[in-house]
Amino acid sequence: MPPIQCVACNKSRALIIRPKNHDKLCKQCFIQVFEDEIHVTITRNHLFSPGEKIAIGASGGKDSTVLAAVLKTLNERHNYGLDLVLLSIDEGIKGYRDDSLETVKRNSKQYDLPLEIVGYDELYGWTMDQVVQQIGKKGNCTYCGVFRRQALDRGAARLGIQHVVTGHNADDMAETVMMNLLRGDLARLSRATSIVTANPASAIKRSKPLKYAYEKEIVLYAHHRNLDYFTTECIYSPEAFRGSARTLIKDLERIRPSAILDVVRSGEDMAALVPKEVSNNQSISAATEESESTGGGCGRHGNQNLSDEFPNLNKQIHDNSEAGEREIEIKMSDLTMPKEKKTRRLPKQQQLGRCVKCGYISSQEVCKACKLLEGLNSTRPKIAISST
Ligand SMILES: Nc1ncnc2c1ncn2[C@@H]1O[C@H](COP(=O)(O)OP(=O)(O)OP(=O)(O)O)[C@@H](O)[C@H]1O
Repeated sequence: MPPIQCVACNKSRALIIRPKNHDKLCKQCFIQVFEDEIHVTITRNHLFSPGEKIAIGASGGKDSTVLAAVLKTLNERHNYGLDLVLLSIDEGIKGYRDDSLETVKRNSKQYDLPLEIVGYDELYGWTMDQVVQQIGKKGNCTYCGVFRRQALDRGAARLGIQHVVTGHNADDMAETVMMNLLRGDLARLSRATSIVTANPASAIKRSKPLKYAYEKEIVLYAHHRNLDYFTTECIYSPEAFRGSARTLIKDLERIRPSAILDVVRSGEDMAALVPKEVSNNQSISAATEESESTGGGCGRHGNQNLSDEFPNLNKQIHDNSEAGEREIEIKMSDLTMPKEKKTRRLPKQQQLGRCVKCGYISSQEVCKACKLLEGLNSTRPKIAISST
């Protein structure tokens, strides 16, 4: 059988079947098409302006490594005029983050981009290893997510940067749409689908240039460009419900490759129908909760109703984790519940302010991170240097 030709250039031999649409492409054309599509996402959504300083949330994983490589390439090719910096958060997870940070350090040299590392240890006085030692593995993602959102903001502020980009991809987006749909959570659905999250009260804007890029294509791109990235999963990340949503999306993708983008687009369309009272509330949450309940194992398991009190909070996190594991159960009583009982009340309109403890944007007097820290610190033995 003669070799199949690339459908884009009609010259070279096709080596890649694009996961997104099954087009047969040569290596060069695949790389070009992948980069062009991200360029289109950036320009259509007016993500950047000339001279802007951008912090790339760099975890060392495939998504953020590809994001950094593509942004560097497009910035030079299309003269975006961006000042790019890698920003890494060191959560303090031995055997995971310390290794992935080594990858980011190499990336910094390979792409000739400056790197800033901000640690939970210096910001909060706790590493995630210590948090897990204290509270156990269940619910630890909630702490990590809340801390990371603030850490990215604080890292960016330290660098005088007002725009952070993250490597959330189309699969992450589709999973999140599906999860919020299954939970009936319109507020989060709307927040999760937007490519940019910004709030007038917050100086830091977030965006996701890889929002329409398939995970499989990100891996192919990284492979064909020989990018140096880290593949190990976080040693503390369980999340049963997201795992189920992921499996569902992957199964759909197998039958119909466009399913991922279809779910993302449907999420966008549904988000546009969300009533104003709800979406006004979301814009506030977006500033405080960020990561848009989106993508990738962390920062997206945020508990919506963190209680003021640590014991309650801790219990709630544990209960929710356990509930998450039971989420496949379908009870007949749920199905036969009278209509009025099922009606959701709209969330109360929140007022944005600043945390009285740390000054971070918060709709509460004390922000989520400080509440979590209060609880953690109250369990820590007081150490004092003896005067004798
Ligand atoms: N420790 C970190 N430091 C800086 N940015 C991070 C960190 N962890 C996550 N991010 C940002 O959030 C995005 C989504 O993170 P997530 O944990 O979902 O990882 P992921 O989907 O495996 O992405 P990646 O492949 O980049 O690790 C990442 O692509 C990255 O931009």
